[in-house]
Amino acid sequence: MELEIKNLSKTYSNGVQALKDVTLTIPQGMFGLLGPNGAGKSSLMRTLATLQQADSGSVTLGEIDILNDKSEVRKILGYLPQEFGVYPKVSSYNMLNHIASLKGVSSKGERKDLVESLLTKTNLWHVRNKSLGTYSGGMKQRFGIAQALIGDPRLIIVDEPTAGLDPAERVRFHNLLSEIGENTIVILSTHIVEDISNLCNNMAIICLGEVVAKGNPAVLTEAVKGRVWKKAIEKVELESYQSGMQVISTHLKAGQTIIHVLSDDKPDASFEASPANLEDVYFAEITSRMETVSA
Ligand SMILES: Nc1ncnc2c1ncn2[C@@H]1O[C@H](COP(=O)(O)OP(=O)(O)OP(=O)(O)O)[C@@H](O)[C@H]1O
Repeated sequence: MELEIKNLSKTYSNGVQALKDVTLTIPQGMFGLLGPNGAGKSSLMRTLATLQQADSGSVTLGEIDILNDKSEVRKILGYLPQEFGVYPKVSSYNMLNHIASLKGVSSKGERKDLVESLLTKTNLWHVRNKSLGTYSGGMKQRFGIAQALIGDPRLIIVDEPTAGLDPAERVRFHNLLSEIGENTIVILSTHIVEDISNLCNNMAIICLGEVVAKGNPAVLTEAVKGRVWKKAIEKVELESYQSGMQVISTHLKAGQTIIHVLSDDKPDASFEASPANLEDVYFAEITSRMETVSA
């Protein structure tokens, strides 16, 4: 079953057009939604999660009309928002038990089995009786996933889940998401390119409310292969390079400024070929668009 988003648009009352004619087909598995701050990722996520209205367009998941059958959507949806508040004094066991009860798991025995399996799956069993307020960032995110999984959802939305997690927690969280993505649609919204290349078979890049690229990360990367060139420059030279060629990104490496340039041919002998990666695709798509806005 696929999630079909067609011509979705949204303008807030302050005039900001957060979504412009967004059309995407999202199959089962992990789908990455990548974009800079303010791109419209959360606006899209909140719309899919029935938390806000779109102005126009349609979204369907099989028979379900996501924009209009709100109660149906909530039965099949698991949502981990960007800001996930927890009740600090309640234990994860009691909280999951409570949420399961609210979501309609009325049998006590069934609830016990469900809560125990979720705590095991998210690796929180050993801290099940500790209050949520004492959890680390990673534990809180895993608890967020545990609550999102209640009700056996077919669509799971996670909004920037790894911000603030240390590397070990991030890996653990990724493994958990991949496992879930084996038989569900999981939409992962992030501005961390590496998260997408590590996890997702399908993705879209969104910028200023528009989908600017979509497809398989490896295929998208293939399209810039052989066209990325790099060079170490002095920081003061950056502006002149930017005015003369398409500088897609600037990195500081061991005190040096390294630029990546997109060009069909080697810009000059001082540049060397750089192996293309998803970050190059991302910057190639967003840099010129963002410059137009900030100019
Ligand atoms: N409730 C709102 N009212 C007015 N403008 C809003 C509202 N929510 C978001 N925006 C604006 O809409 C645009 C898209 O915001 P959104 O939060 O969807 O982006 P995002 O890609 O999730 O960004 P971030 O990564 O920073 O969370 C931004 O310009 C933002 O300022």
